[in-house]
Amino acid sequence: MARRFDGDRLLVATHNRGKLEEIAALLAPWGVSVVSAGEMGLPEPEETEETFVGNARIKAHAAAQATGLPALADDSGICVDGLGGAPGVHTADWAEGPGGRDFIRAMTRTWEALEAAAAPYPRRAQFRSTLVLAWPDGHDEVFEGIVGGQVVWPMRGVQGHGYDPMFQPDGHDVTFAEMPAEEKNRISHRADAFAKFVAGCFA
Ligand SMILES: O=c1nc[nH]c2c1ncn2[C@H]1C[C@H](O)[C@@H](COP(=O)(O)OP(=O)(O)OP(=O)(O)O)O1
Ligand SMILES: [Mg+2]
Repeated sequence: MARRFDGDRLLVATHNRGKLEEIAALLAPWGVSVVSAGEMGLPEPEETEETFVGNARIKAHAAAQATGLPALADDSGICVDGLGGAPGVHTADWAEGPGGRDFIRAMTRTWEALEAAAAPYPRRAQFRSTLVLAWPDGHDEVFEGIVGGQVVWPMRGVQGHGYDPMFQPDGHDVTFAEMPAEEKNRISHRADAFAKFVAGCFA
């Protein structure tokens, strides 16, 4: 069943520009353009849940209620096996400090935690993305994506965003930050989640 969004423009409940660019690229082939909560001047709700789906629900429902439009949120993060799954839902928090978010700081913290936790630093990790599509009537749909890989140190590459320079996906010898955006968008956690979203919404 084809399902269309208002004017083929989907409200994406994010304030993260790197994420938004990826989402725009992942939806463009389906004729859907995006407008972000940031662009619409919507506030950034506090992410108080301890799960990806819980925080994605907070963001998606806040935007849907504020606008009366369906809204899609992505809550995501990197889960490092050697850290018991941390930073996980706190992935963005690990970038916070004086002067705001700094992902060099976040990646350094992650590596130092791994060094402190265990030798020889088991490097298995997963990037996860949970999408929630919230409707103004209060119901929602959930789609989850994952990509396995390992954390690498020192960080490598300058493309992408967030923790991309320290994550090397399985089957590749380059990090997300060393890949063209098109390649990351074929294999990433977000690509996996959006494949399910598209199948659920447009198939
Ligand atoms: O593909 C990715 N490549 C690198 N890093 C990534 C990726 N995907 C998520 N991440 C990291 C950075 C982000 O800051 C955090 C998610 O936190 P999360 O709360 O979902 O997003 P956010 O606060 O940056 O934007 P917003 O909540 O407005 O959508 O995980
Ligand atoms: Mg956030």
